[in-house]
Amino acid sequence: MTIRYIASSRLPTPWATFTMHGFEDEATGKDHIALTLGDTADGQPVLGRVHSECLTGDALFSMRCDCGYQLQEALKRIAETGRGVLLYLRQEGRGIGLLNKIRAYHLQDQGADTVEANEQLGFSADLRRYDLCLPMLEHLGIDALQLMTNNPRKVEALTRVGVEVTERVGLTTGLNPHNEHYLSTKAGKLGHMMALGDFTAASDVDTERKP
Ligand SMILES: Nc1nc2c(ncn2[C@@H]2O[C@H](COP(=O)(O)OP(=O)(O)OP(=O)(O)O)[C@@H](O)[C@H]2O)c(=O)[nH]1
Ligand SMILES: [Zn+2]
Repeated sequence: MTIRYIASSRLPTPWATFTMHGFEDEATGKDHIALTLGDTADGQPVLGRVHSECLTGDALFSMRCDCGYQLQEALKRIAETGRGVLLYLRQEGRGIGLLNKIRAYHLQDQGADTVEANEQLGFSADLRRYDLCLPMLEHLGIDALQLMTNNPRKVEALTRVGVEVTERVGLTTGLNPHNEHYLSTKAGKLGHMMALGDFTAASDVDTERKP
């Protein structure tokens, strides 16, 4: 696997002006992004989020999952801290791709849960890879992460590929009637460390855009 750094630019957002770094995975031709804020190469652990693409949640305001809410909350917390990194990895649908995720959603509309739907389509529950994170972080001079996630398997997978995670920071936000069952399944079947009682409601998420 070869990850090639391509270019960087400013990325103003409602919460802060980040620096956006573009990378290409030469094996798959996929492009991946890192957003950084502040001095992330000073040797101290960096508040970070490793976010997997969810077009429906991140860009289309879907309430079926918690991805969009988590993305927004992570950027907000990095902005409040004044320093941090977000890796945006193009592995849609836990690695099965957008069109298969739509197939999985169709099965969920008929009663399957998120894990059963993947299995009915012939996929395992989670096909994501995290090996590209290490070269991306190395390029940015980041040695260790305080990782915002509820998924202990993500912490294990990152550790396995050589990324040091000094702390796991919970990211429980965006609970709403459409994702309650999905979030319960993630806690029950996928081992996510969260209880619905920990969540802030989607209606509490600040979507106000600041200039
Ligand atoms: N196959 C499939 N993928 C989904 C579904 N809902 C969300 N996703 C994808 O799941 C990925 C996000 O993974 P999650 O399981 O929500 O969370 P996580 O990244 O493991 O853990 P956190 O760090 O706590 O968010 C994104 O790539 C989404 O596109 C679904 O029902 N089926
Ligand atoms: Zn999602």
